[in-house]
Amino acid sequence: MAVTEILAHLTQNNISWIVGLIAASLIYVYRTSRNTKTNPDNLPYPKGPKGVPLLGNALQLPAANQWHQFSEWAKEFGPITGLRVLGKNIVIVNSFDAAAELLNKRGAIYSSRPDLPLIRDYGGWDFMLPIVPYGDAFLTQRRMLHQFFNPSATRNYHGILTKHARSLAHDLLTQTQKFQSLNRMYVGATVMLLAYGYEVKGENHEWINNVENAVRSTVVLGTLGAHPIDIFPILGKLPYVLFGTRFAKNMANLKQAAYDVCLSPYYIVKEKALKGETKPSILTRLMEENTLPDGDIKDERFISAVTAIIYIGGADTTVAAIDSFAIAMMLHPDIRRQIQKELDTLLGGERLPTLQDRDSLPLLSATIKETIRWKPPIPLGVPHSSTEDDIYQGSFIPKNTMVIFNAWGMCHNPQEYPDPSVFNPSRFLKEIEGKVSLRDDVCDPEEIIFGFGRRICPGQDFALATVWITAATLLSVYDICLPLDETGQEILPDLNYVTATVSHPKPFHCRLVPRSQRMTAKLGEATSALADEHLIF
Ligand code: HEM
Repeated sequence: MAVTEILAHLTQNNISWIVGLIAASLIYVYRTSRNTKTNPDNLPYPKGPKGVPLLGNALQLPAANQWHQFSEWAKEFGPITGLRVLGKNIVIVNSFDAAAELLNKRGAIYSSRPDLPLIRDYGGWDFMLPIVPYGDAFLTQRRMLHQFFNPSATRNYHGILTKHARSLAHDLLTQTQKFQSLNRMYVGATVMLLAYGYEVKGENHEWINNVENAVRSTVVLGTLGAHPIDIFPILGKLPYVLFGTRFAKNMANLKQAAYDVCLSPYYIVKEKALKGETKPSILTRLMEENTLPDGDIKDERFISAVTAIIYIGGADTTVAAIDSFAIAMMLHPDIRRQIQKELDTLLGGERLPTLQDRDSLPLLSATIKETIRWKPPIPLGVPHSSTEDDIYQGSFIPKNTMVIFNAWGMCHNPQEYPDPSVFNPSRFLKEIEGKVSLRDDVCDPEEIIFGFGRRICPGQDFALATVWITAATLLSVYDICLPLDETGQEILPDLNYVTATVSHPKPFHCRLVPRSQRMTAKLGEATSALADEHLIF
């Protein structure tokens, strides 16, 4: 999106800046001519910062952490901000009410995705639901995901989630330095087991590595939508080396990664399933349901896509939320102790928590809400695209506008969340006659950070259950403390997260201090007792 990236693409290989600027002008004219002219009342475009000719607001967009700038503009321009970048219309939605009105209520026209021909058509990633435009492929994949991740289906996975949370806590007894990598491994292991019936036993699993490589192969291409091929799709027919040898290599990697992550595991599991050598999984269930009388499988491409996206969409985000929870606990020992008191009162030091305890532990639930509000894993969500012209509060939003919701901005709105940068779970709690419970008059960040409307995250119940049981289990067993340096001083984590689409803490360590021998002994018993029969598809 940043024009500097577009120009960088254009100017690599010694093409001069002048040529770059001519190309930018052409892009502008092309895009402007594509914008619809169906604004009979000549209503204004949503207010926004004044840009410059041709480039529009491109030079005003920071390269990183754009949500801060968007939130500043929101103070001046209100709930929605209109931008133009090389003639492309972009509307930033800053308030929850505007998002609820446009993306939820008017979901029929705000549920597509911006065109990304580079990755989708030329890179072989047409299967990836978060970039699939509204239409049959979208609806079929959403239906498939809903079948396995609706709230009632998600309860079938509580057993395995609990088991993996306990295994994580158990492994940390001896590998306390590996909090982040073990967290990533167990989140990955859960989704691989559900999606493919595949057991991930170590931190270096080939399939998980393939997904990590795949995600990296999209990231090295720069901001999605910024490449000249995204702007003039016809350019994708040219030899890629014209854009530089590195780019040609990146495109080859991108295609290979798409295969490794989507079709390769599908074919492996299919072959094993035909020989009766697999565990039941979402993939085997979808294959059974779609087997035709002649033995062929209908919608194979969609089935392979859906199973691939469970890891791609679900792992990184959930890992980031759990990491942020651990950081919050290290920084706020007072809050950690209060949650442990709540846990101990319920569990009596006699048993480990389960997901059935959720309603009985309001402070823990409030702390998880506060964690995802404080550090939303996808600060700018995933952009939507409008498929019809629309009017909002007197402003005209043309068809094909990219609509970005500023989840971070909504979660840091001081009207809704006073002192938004302060980590304060009690903002979600009330106490009546000594009984503490969750407030229902404060906007629930769960309604923001998973997106909106027909594109809302299909895995949200599953993600929240994963974060909750991991947090509850870890705090039952450990004090999560700041690590100490050689002189005994506490080492603070860096709170400037690294953000591609997902926002992650930088590498950090925590000091896990077991709370009682009794509870750690329970971990050992529990990990062997809870078996995989809990998985029902
Ligand atoms: C804390 C964890 C998670 C967060 C914060 C998160 C957040 C999001 C957000 C913001 C979107 C875009 C919504 C929109 O466009 O309005 C999204 C989409 C998506 N998420 Fe999640 N997600 C999480 C976990 C998961 C899990 C566990 C799965 C696995 C099933 C998943 C699968 C997806 C898919 C497939 C999409 C694309 C939906 C579409 O384009 O129609 N996510 N997620």
